[in-house]
Amino acid sequence: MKLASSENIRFIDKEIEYKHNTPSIVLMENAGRSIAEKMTQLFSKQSKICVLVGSGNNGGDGLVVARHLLNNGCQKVHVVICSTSLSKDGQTNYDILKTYRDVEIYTIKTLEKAKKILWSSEVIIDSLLGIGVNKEVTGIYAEIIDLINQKKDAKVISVDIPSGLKACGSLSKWPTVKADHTITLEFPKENMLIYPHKKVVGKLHVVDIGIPKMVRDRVRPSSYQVTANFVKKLLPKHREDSHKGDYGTGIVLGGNTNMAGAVKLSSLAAVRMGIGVLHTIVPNEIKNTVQNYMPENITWAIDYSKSRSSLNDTAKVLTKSDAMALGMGMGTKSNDQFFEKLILSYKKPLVVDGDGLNLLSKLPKGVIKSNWVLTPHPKEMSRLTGLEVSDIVENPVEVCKHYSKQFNCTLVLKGASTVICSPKGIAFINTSGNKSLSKGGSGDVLTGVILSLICAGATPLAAAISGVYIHGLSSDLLLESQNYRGILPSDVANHLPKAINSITQ
Ligand SMILES: NC(=O)C1=CN([C@@H]2O[C@H](COP(=O)(O)OP(=O)(O)OC[C@H]3O[C@@H](n4cnc5c(N)ncnc54)[C@H](OP(=O)(O)O)[C@@H]3O)[C@@H](O)[C@H]2O)[C@@H](O)CC1
Ligand SMILES: Nc1ncnc2c1ncn2[C@@H]1O[C@H](COP(=O)(O)OP(=O)(O)O)[C@@H](O)[C@H]1O
Ligand SMILES: [K+]
Repeated sequence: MKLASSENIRFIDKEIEYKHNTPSIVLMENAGRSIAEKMTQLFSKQSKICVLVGSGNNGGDGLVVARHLLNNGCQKVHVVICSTSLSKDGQTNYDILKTYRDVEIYTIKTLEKAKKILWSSEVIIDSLLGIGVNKEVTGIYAEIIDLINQKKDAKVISVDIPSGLKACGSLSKWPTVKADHTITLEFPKENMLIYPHKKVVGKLHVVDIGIPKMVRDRVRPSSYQVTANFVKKLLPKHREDSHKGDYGTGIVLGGNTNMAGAVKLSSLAAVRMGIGVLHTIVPNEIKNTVQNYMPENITWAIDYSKSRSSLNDTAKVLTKSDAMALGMGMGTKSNDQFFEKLILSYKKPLVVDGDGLNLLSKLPKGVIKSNWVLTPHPKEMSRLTGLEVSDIVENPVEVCKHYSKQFNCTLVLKGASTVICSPKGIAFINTSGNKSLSKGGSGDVLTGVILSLICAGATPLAAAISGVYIHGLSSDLLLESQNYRGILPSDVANHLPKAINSITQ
């Protein structure tokens, strides 16, 4: 699903006005009416309602909402104009609304008056600032936003976007409305789906405001939401008359003396996801435990400190493979030469995770190839890029877009909401998954899932997008019957077939 930026919305507005000869006030009317209609499902008509109106078209939408709430039978509507000026269409809607008898309109002069109205309201409709927020929120808007956020016993509904939140880009340090519901127009905006911004959005509703399909189709966003339908199309097709060769041969390479679990989890996930043949390559010390973990994989022993002989011993397997997942639980001691030689010689798609990323961070980034998938969490991303972790978590989409282009590979920036970016910097935002995944080993499962999908024929980007979604979905399905605390990464791996079924059937 397309996610819009402010520029995308401005593009739509221009197309509608100039190519389709539609005055802008028509869209404002559609918007206000659709929002008011949605609101009737969210509170009773008897509620005491306060509509806060700002200077731009978001404020104009609020004035239309107030009128349609009155038309729908709401009786206690108070409108507080929080600015000395209104937009052109906002002014027209003000002139219409003031002819209505059953509404009380105040133009805010002191905060005291606004406070009194706000304090006695059961529903607060926030139409102070929309996607046009372009500077620090200070002064009267900041004070009103603080008041809204202090009032805990009212339902706060934001029109289009919580006031103060930007549609895209880094976390703002200024006051932002914390909404219970956000009713957005036509497309979700990028930041609405991604933590930390997502926290202020509440429940997200998207309403239709009558944008013609031909205009919607012309919108070229730089980010998309990953949906089940999209993933269904990306999944490699399986045939009834298939054989194991059709689903590829993959390698999981990693592990260390005290870290056999990571490769076990990646291997389990790869097999549960349907890989044709799996080879696991690990240090000799953990070969037996990995071999005994499941009968489906073929295990090979290496010694990281002897890179030449280790690579010679596994040369045949490496050559025969279709893709490799590398780095889980590998450690970073005495294996940098092995790692470097391996990645320089391996030409097939590579999924680099965990310590593989830490080893990679010490190398020039020119070694990265366009058929690679990197799967860092913010700390690993910080090592790869030199950015502070806080800069990454406050602006994950832009950071991921920038570095996927710079590294020229598929980048999966993991977190409570994971961003996947193509080598061209197009972002795909995943919203499946839950806090049951906040456990050591969850990322190893994801790596195995992505490996398996590449081996079955998906492109590295398609495998990353669908892998992240299915991994999260598997944990969501488990959450339906269990508490998140006890859901294990291995449970998530074992549940993958159910997750695939829920998408494909
Ligand atoms: N196709 C659609 O989706 C449609 C969308 N529509 C609606 O339009 C909304 C976008 O409208 P918009 O462009 O007028 O922007 P919006 O946010 O209301 O206000 C900008 C104003 O606020 C000001 N301002 C900015 N930052 C500020 C700050 N920190 N503190 C104080 N002031 C600040 C800025 O002032 P200036 O830059 O002049 O200083 C300007 O005057 C959109 O969210 C949706 O609700 C529909 O009506 C129709 C179809
Ligand atoms: N609260 C959460 N909601 C959704 N997904 C989460 C959450 N916490 C963690 N995850 C997911 O779990 C995985 C954790 O990966 P990672 O930190 O690399 O774990 P490990 O290295 O221990 O295997 C990532 O895919 C991440 O997106
Ligand atoms: K708003």
